[in-house]
Amino acid sequence: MDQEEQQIELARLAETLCQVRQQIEISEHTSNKHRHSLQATMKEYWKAGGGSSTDEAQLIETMNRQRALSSHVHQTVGQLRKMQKSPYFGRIDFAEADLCQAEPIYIGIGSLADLETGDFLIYDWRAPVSSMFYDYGRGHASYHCPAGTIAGAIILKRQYKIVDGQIEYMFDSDLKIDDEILQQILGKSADDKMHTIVNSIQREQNQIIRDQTHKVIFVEGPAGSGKTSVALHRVAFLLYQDREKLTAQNVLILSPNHVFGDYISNVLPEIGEENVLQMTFQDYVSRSTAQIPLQFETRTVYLERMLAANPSRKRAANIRFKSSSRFAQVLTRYLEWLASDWINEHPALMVQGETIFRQDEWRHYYTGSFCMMPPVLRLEKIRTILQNRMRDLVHAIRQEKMEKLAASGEEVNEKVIKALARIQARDELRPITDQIEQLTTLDIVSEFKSMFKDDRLYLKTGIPIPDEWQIIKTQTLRSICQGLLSYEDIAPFLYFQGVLQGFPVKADIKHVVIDEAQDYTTLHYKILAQLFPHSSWTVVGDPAQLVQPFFELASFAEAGYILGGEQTLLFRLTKSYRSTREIQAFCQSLLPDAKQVQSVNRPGPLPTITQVENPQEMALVIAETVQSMLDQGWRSIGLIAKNAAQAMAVYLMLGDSVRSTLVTKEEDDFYHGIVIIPSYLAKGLEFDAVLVLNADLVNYSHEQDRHILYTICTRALHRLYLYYTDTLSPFIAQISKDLYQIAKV
Ligand SMILES: Nc1ncnc2c1ncn2[C@@H]1O[C@H](COP(=O)(O)OP(=O)(O)OP(=O)(O)O)[C@@H](O)[C@H]1O
Repeated sequence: MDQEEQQIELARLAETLCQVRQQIEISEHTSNKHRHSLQATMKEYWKAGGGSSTDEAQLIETMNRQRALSSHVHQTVGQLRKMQKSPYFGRIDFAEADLCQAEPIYIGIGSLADLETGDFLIYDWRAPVSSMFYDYGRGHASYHCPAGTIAGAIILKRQYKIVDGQIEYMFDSDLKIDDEILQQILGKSADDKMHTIVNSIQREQNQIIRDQTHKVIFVEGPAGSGKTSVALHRVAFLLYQDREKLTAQNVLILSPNHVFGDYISNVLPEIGEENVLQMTFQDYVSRSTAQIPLQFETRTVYLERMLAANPSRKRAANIRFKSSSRFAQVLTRYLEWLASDWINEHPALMVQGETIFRQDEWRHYYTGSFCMMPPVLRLEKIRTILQNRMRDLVHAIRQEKMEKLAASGEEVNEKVIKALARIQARDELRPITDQIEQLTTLDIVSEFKSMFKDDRLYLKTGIPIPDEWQIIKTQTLRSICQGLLSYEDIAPFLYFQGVLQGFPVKADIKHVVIDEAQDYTTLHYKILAQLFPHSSWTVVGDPAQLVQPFFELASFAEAGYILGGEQTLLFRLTKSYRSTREIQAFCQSLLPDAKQVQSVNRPGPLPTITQVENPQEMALVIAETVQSMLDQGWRSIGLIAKNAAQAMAVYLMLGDSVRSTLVTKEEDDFYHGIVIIPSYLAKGLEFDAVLVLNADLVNYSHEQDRHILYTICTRALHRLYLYYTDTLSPFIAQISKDLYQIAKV
């Protein structure tokens, strides 16, 4: 770029910043005005206390409007302040096919129009025209907008790094945002929170972010391929596209735990959007089971049990079965039976030799008139009908009792006679009232339990009994009889409860993001589809990162179908961005059937494996490595153990030699610096350096451990160290020795 061109760019930046400053002033002035009006209305509201309810309602309505306006302007000011530091990061000069003049299009985190002319000085990265920045180099290009497809040519493509209003660098590039830039972005030390990738979104990622034609987008990609980043940027895109209909309150992120939720909480605010709602599946479990007289095993307790050495094989069989789509199928069939033919077992109801409810009436109401309601509500309706039919009968019996009591002459007080007649009639009718109560009550816990008694689940569905059924039913019944519902039974129970009682539908949620999709089973997806029936979905995951032992994950194609039927797009990302070339090659080799993954080709040292004599020596070596990492300028260091018990042991062993934070609870925040953390809480996160604790035969030898080891190692951006005593994990021992180096103690 020549001197003259550089001067033009500097002048353009100065002009843009001047506009930004002016607009900040105007917006602040407006913001003050809104604040004062709001304060005035509030004063009026308090003064008018006791006035008519119409006035009060009017004032509340005014305050709400003023509050909304004020918060909108506040958000605008926040966005402009960000733009004051870095107004744009890209430019394309685009000439439409039938126009000879190319128009420069500057691209930033938000749009900015000239106050006088109304011309766009900056285009929001989500604007249709901006998509060309991510999709094309110089040459032919096109973009879609409401008017159709606009084609033409990109004459110039320029990228900038502007920090605190100063250009740090700018250069022209022929290609898409290429590896050199990525290497620079990714070579830096990780921050305490995840960041936006808005200035280097890749073409394959851009396609996912901007898709508007599918109800469900399912993204599968290797570790570090940007799945979480893409999902969050897609949310920002959808919020921009559909501002009228979609707000942050209509979008929900289902994250694996609060540690992860905290880690990603910066991305949307960084690009000027409000944070959307966040929930974990555990939150839903807690809310739905408050009234259920059972204790629900938490995910952490399950993980700690099954990640320990020698987990119970019987329990493993139970987990495999309950998480399978085979079980989802038989459970669904059983629920269909409960909602239909189950009622055929209900008898006719007789009182004093007279039929008050014929047997066919059960079916008539249950599967006919009330069939649109969940079974529990249908039975409540039938109970009301029965109570109405009983009313005349109860009245007649009371009358008869009163007459008898009066005739006997034992009692003369009319009030007492009435009360006695009521009691006698109630006692006489108790068998039938009890029967009605029992026949019109569906107790969720005992119905759930009874599926596992006497092979009922299979007898009623006609599906062949599986091999391990004896173990499975004994495991289930024993646990429920002890008042505990095992973790693997929670999703089946919630689905069972939801179908029978009705799901607490969240109609205002219009888009749901599911991260770590490999954690969910078929039944989880069936529950989610019921909870959010008006939602579109972005679901991202990596089957290779399955860290829940013995769980059978739902196939993404099946899950997509449950959520969106035919309107589902399954997308595969193929490039990984997080780790250095060497770490990525090492991690890929841990998976025998790994798909080919491209990398950014960022070089770094080979992963280092160290054998130590005992845990004490491991603590000493770790302390030295951590210090050396800090000396080299790496700021985030993850010491990752298989489970929380091991993380705690290392934490205690390290004592004061390393100033670290132990993170072992799902509700914890994400801490920056040196973190000791179990595998299942580390997934989704990333660290400059990862130290894998106890990478030995005891911890990592079963097939399921392979995925845990892979997940842990893929958390590393720049440095990877593995420690073991006795025998190295066979998953590492089997890979090429060229992929790592061995350190001597
Ligand atoms: N286009 C991009 N430009 C720059 N950095 C990127 C890009 N895409 C992804 N990254 C970076 O790569 C890292 C991994 O991204 P992210 O966590 O979104 O991947 P993921 O696929 O969800 O990973 P995992 O499945 O391993 O948790 C992050 O540091 C992210 O900022």
